[in-house]
Amino acid sequence: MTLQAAQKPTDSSKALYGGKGTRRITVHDITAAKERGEKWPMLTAYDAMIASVFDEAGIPVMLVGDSMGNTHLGYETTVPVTMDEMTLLSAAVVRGTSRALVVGDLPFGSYQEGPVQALRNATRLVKEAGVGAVKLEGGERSLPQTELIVESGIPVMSHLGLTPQSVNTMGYRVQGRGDEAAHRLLRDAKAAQDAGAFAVVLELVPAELAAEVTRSLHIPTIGIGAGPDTDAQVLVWTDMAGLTGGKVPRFTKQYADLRRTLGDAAKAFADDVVGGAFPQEEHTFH
Ligand SMILES: Nc1nc(=O)c2c([nH]1)NC[C@@H]1CN(c3ccc(C(=O)N[C@@H](CCC(=O)O)C(=O)O)cc3)CN21
Ligand SMILES: CC(C)C(=O)C(=O)O
Ligand SMILES: [Mg+2]
Repeated sequence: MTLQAAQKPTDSSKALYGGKGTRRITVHDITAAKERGEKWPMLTAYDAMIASVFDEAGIPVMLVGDSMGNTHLGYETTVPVTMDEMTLLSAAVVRGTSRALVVGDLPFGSYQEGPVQALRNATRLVKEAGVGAVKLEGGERSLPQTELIVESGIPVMSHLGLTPQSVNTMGYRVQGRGDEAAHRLLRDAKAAQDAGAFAVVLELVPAELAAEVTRSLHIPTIGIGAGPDTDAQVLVWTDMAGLTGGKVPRFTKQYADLRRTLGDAAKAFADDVVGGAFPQEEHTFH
């Protein structure tokens, strides 16, 4: 941060979270937040109803993650997710929001062939779903893709560290441990920034390394299992709300117990039906 920026009084009305703005947030607003030293939250969303809840709560950036593959579509991993699935759910999230910047994940197989394929699929998410930006996994290996998409006018969010689309080669392990791996990650982050990415997700990396990457970049870092010193934090919404079935990653904090709440509601309804307590007169037409 420049001395001048540091001395400027903070204008809290501009804040990404808790600010007064009602127009849709842009990638320029995201960049400005880093200059103000402001931390911000991001959540995944996969449909219009939930997206509208988070939009009303003031969540400034929503990611239509390919994590929909395991959270909503019943796949074991994100690997099978298709462009058709991403486009359908991204369009729903855009329709459910009026303020949040909506970022669409490019799914596995939609950009690995090269920059032309990547641009075609990024363009599809912009034109058919209306997303404001796309995200793709990989640093140096995805540079030609990032450059062409950004040059064509679509903002790109990069995703480094644990990249779940590579689960079949890397597994779900902490990334960037040890000097060589740490240097490689720092190099990837700088390469993504140089290629024009507006932000970088750091997934499952040591906090010390995430802090160093955050200090080294002028674009914001968004951590998930990357410690407290990234510019932003992201969680899969069903994890943080206690709705995901089975095991959730240790980096998740659970802010609600929706799985229990919804299960209890379903049982209460079922008991009323079986016992004849529902419907009553007020639910009935004559
Ligand atoms: N529901 C959900 N939440 C997520 O955070 C998430 C998804 N799905 N799908 C896509 C990826 C996959 N992610 C994962 C998956 C597994 C671990 C995991 O098992 N982590 C171990 C730590 C491993 C280690 O210590 O090296 C853990 O115990 O949390 C982490 C992130 C994150 N993403
Ligand atoms: C975990 C986040 C960063 C993601 O890529 C997803 O939800 O798909
Ligand atoms: Mg993803």
